[in-house]
Amino acid sequence: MRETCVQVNSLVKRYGEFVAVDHFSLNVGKGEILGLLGPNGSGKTTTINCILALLSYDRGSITIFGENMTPERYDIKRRIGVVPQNVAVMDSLTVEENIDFFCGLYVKNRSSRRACVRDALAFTGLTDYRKQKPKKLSGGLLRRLNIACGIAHKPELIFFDEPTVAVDPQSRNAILEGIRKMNQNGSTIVYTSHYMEEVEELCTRIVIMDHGKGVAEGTAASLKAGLRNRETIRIHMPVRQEEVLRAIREVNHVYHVQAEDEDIVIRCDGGEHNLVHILNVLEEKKAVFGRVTTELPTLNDVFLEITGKELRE
Ligand SMILES: Nc1ncnc2c1ncn2[C@@H]1O[C@H](COP(=O)(O)OP(=O)(O)OP(=O)(O)O)[C@@H](O)[C@H]1O
Repeated sequence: MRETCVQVNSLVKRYGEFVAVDHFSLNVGKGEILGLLGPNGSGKTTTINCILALLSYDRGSITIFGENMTPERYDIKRRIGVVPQNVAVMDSLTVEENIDFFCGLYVKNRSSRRACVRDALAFTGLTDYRKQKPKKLSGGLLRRLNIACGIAHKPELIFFDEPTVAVDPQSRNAILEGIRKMNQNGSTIVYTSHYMEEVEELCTRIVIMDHGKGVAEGTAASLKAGLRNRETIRIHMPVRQEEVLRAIREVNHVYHVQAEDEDIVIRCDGGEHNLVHILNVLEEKKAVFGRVTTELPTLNDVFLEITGKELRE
């Protein structure tokens, strides 16, 4: 069995009457990229902040590297990197000075720190920008600076809280690739996001949260294997014909047909030639339709089957 890095047992965090985290448990093994996936407001950031002892909590217990985490445990903190959701850098310092400042909280030796800063600049592709002030950076570069500040001290365990929100695709890919490399270099990663594609692409294991609770856990493949949904077919059909929908509902393996804007969405629970059978129905009924797409189950389907609502925004 893997060595445990983070253990959260039945965590409860209330804001007044409101329960933001509701008996949530989590186990992060050494070497994992653990994805914490959930819609906005599901309690991901609150959970991370409780783990990091940035927030007090009402019930439950949390250990990191087998030890109780408290605000004063600098010995644990120096082994952890945090890349917060909101960019937290100092405008008056250059890129390089910012990284040096945050790294200096944990690495006191000057020459070791210089090497750490140099590595973090190279790692995040910011070497050419090292003399610039944050205000001059694009959104994507600023996010990369946020990451460089969080990881320069070469932590064993790194928390990324939605690091790709509002970044351009190029920076997003660079960020995901960087996280993969950090993991290959030995860091354990906890990655929170509401982007299911990202989590699926990056994470070795996924925990899904909703309303402060853990609702599912597993690899992307194991989560999807338990689904009734095997295929989703989407057909652009601005003029809806009830007779056509009725006929589609009769097709073998079709278990759910629903209108979404100008599309109809058809869910199938098996079968190999669902699209062919459905297109035959459309032809038979002389239906007017446009673009047709078919997709295999996604984490959105997992979320939908468990909670009855879409994870997708
Ligand atoms: N300081 C606070 N006071 C009151 N309610 C709060 C506070 N911070 C968070 N909440 C509420 O707790 C719930 C969980 O918030 P949290 O930020 O942990 O969710 P999240 O899953 O990280 O969402 P997001 O993806 O938007 O960051 C939300 O309903 C939020 O409004």
